[in-house]
Amino acid sequence: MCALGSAVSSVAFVAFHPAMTFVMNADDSAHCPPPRTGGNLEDMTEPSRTLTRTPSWNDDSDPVIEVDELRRAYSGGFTAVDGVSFSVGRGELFALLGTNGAGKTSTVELLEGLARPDSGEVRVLGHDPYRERAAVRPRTGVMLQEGGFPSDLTVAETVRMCAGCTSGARPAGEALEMVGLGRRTKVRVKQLSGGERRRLDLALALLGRPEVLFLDEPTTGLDAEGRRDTWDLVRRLRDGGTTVLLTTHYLEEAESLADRLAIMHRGKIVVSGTPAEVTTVRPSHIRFTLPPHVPAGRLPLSLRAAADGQRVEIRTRELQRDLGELLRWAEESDVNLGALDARSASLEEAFLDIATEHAEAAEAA
Ligand SMILES: Nc1ncnc2c1ncn2[C@@H]1O[C@H](COP(=O)(O)OP(=O)(O)OP(=O)(O)O)[C@@H](O)[C@H]1O
Repeated sequence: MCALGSAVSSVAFVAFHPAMTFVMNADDSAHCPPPRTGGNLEDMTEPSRTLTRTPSWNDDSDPVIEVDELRRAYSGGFTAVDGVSFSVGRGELFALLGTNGAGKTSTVELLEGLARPDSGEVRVLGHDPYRERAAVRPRTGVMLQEGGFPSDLTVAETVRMCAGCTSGARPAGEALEMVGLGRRTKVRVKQLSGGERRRLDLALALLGRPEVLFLDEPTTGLDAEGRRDTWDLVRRLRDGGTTVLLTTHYLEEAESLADRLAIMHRGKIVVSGTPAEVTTVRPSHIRFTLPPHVPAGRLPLSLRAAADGQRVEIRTRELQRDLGELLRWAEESDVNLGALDARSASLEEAFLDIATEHAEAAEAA
């Protein structure tokens, strides 16, 4: 049994931090070193043990995550995941998006092996993550939406405890440096800010040098700088070959990081593709302000309806054509367009459109 010091047993820690159910399990006990207590960060930065992994289960072109017609219903009969299918390739970053309650966490928990689907199939690294946990768990890192740590331990003690229960763990100091907590090792967990706790959660997920990383809203509570730092780290991990499944409510985050994404609504995937594929089918925007002496009635006929007083906002699927027409008119009419802005739909706009469309369709049904 793995434990830190005299007070904290692994059972207690599992209760505090559900992610640790992945590494602290009866069949992991053989890998757990004796408990270590006290000490400082230097104590923890011993050379990493060589990671011995079983050879890859397949070649690099096979999906690392495969989900087929997944269904999950909660007691009472509510179906939270309703026929979800997707796959994620090696070294790919896949983002699962959706409104509150869409079913993202319910889906990710099935991939993490925390629950068994009612029907459908999940494969992670070629294995069923629920029934073959021992094969999958050591190769995955999990950052749950809400972690939870024994609050009286320091950051260093918390990481050391997890490292002691993780095969081939990276040095704790390295994991903490990666997430920007290198200077916070002696601080008690209860004294960390919300954003720092998220970073600690991420450090724990990275300890086992995972091939597959599940990140459930990893930057919630982080300030802008912390979010950018986390994005850079996730990009580096992905570029190094780690497969990442991310859920987030920050659409800029998904747009910036995701190779592909899926948007869920009421348990189903309603749109999927690369960020560009999802946004290019949505209308683009042209916005500008007319000078006070130029009435909207002077605009080209096809653009007039978009005017609201001097402020004009055009939604168009023909950005180049309409922008060209507008600029030609402005040139010929000697009109200076104020605050001119022309751009394709952002992922946020696409997401809001899709959410509204599906909510309206559900109400009409
Ligand atoms: N244990 C449970 N028992 C019953 N219903 C549940 C349970 N857990 C989640 N649900 C319901 O399942 C639906 C999907 O929840 P889930 O947490 O998967 O959504 P989500 O997309 O992750 O939402 P959020 O973005 O708010 O985290 C919600 O309606 C939720 O209330």
